[in-house]
Amino acid sequence: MAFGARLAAAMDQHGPLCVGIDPHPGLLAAWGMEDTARSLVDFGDAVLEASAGECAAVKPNAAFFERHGSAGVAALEHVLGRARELGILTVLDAKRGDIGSTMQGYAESYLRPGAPLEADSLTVSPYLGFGSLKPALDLAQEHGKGIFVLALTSNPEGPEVQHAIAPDGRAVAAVVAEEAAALNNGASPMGDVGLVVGATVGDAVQRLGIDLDRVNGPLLSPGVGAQGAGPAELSLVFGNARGRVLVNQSRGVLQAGPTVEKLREAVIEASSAAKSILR
Ligand SMILES: O=C(O)c1cc(=O)[nH]c(=O)n1[C@@H]1O[C@H](COP(=O)(O)O)[C@@H](O)[C@H]1O
Repeated sequence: MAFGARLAAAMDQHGPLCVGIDPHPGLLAAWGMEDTARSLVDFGDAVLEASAGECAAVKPNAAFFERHGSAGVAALEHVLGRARELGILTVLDAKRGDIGSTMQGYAESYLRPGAPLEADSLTVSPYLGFGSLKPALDLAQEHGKGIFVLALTSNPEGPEVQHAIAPDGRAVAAVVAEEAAALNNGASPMGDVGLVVGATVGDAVQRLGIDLDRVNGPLLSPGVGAQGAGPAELSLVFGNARGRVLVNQSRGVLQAGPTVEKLREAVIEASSAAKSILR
């Protein structure tokens, strides 16, 4: 089944929350864990157990695993595999982007069924040109996987690139959104090409003339919780596209650990808050 359909079904069943699996060194310390690759496995297992059945997806961030070299990458492999066993969709947050032929390598690494680091979807960066993403977009479509393209990121530095005006007068983020819309055109219930739009971007969507509803794909929104955004910000950013928003929370939930019980309470709270805003 196509990724857009699988994600829509998961969102219908479990709500719009995506739980980030971001084992920051500070969180490991707060959880009473050593900063080792072994801890990443335990951390990931705890988050998955706490999240099962209460979120549409989980988003492991590769950065916090790669810190530990090959053992950390093995821990990431474990987390992705365990999520698959539990039937939880994965967004691998690796923000990859390169020239097309190298992009093919990244696509094979994360989207090819049977690859050690296989995920259901991948975050990618379009700043080598949207067309450079084609190998990943093609492989994703072939195998029912999804792609989340950075459009308006949650960090304060994003606008210097994303709000810049392209030669044809459109903002860079608007170009990215329109490319995604073209690929998702006609898909039902939604397409496989998502955008990343931070909940912290204020009125940028309107100001840049972006029609998120027309994108017809999932909208991954980080920025809620630790980065300061809440219900009012989500409503402002997404308006009538809110039904396709997958709202990510990492630290906001993870700080409730280390017990699975407390984590689960935090997941349920974040999930019901997200449901009440986005439904
Ligand atoms: O692609 C992402 O997930 C992402 C894009 C973005 O614009 N901003 C952003 O914070 N993220 C990621 O979302 C997560 C946010 O974490 P918290 O701020 O702890 O909820 C981190 O894994 C970030 O790398």
